[in-house]
Amino acid sequence: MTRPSFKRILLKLSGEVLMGSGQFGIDPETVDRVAGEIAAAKEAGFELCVVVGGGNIFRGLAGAAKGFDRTSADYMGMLATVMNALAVQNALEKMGCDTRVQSAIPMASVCEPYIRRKAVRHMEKGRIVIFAAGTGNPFFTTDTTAALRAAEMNCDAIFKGTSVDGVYNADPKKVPGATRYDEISFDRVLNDNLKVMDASAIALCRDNHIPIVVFNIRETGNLATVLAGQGVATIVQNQES
Ligand SMILES: Nc1ncnc2c1ncn2[C@@H]1O[C@H](COP(=O)(O)OP(=O)(O)OP(=O)(O)O)[C@@H](O)[C@H]1O
Ligand SMILES: O=c1ccn([C@@H]2O[C@H](COP(=O)(O)O)[C@@H](O)[C@H]2O)c(=O)[nH]1
Repeated sequence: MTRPSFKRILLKLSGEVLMGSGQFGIDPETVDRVAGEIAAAKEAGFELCVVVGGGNIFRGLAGAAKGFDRTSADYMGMLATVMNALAVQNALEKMGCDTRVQSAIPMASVCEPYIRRKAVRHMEKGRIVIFAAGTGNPFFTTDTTAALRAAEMNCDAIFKGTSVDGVYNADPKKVPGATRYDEISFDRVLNDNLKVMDASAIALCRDNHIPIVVFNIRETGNLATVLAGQGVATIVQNQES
């Protein structure tokens, strides 16, 4: 199946992917490889902004399950995304890309605060804007952040680069016979309670007509392939054809 091609893209970069083959933290080689693919996409003419997850370092729900207060755990998760954002920025700048990190939790000595109009201006000037600290609010995720920022930045689509190659009828890491969709509607993802992204992110994208392409970013070269509308991925959109 060929998918449409899009021009202004929000890339949701899984935190978990940044740990490479490790079990925790940031693997510099993986960050460099992913940054190289982002730089190449920029060079190819795509307008890009990035939301980085934090699952390689800390997830609020996991922290709460171990006894942390949920809101504190979520703030810890958001701070984890700032570390990832700085790592990606560093790798991109080594490659000569002009970037800005904007954090939803202001930390003036580290990066810019999130200011939508400034972010738009950065993109107009050809900079890659990396959004850190999620929405700045506990009880959300970076998937919802991606949906929110994509709407705010007028993006044509979200590309969710993760560790699975699309949306399945059940979690493929838990159900070996699960089958992958080439395309699926937002409503079906919600009705079937498919967990590849959280429901608030799906609903926000549905209501703002922002398609989501879910693809495996662990596979080298895959970002260019899926941006070209090719390769293995699932597109989530309003209508199933
Ligand atoms: N129906 C489904 N189809 C595909 N993946 C699913 C499904 N249900 C659950 N998943 C799981 O969703 C995960 C991807 O989303 P998740 O939010 O956990 O991570 P992420 O956003 O990629 O990264 P992180 O939270 O580390 O930043 C996959 O690893 C997969 O196991
Ligand atoms: O708006 C947000 C975004 C994220 N969080 C917390 O950060 C972690 C890491 O994000 P992932 O999306 O899981 O990669 C998340 O588990 C939340 O605890 C948040 O509170 N608000």
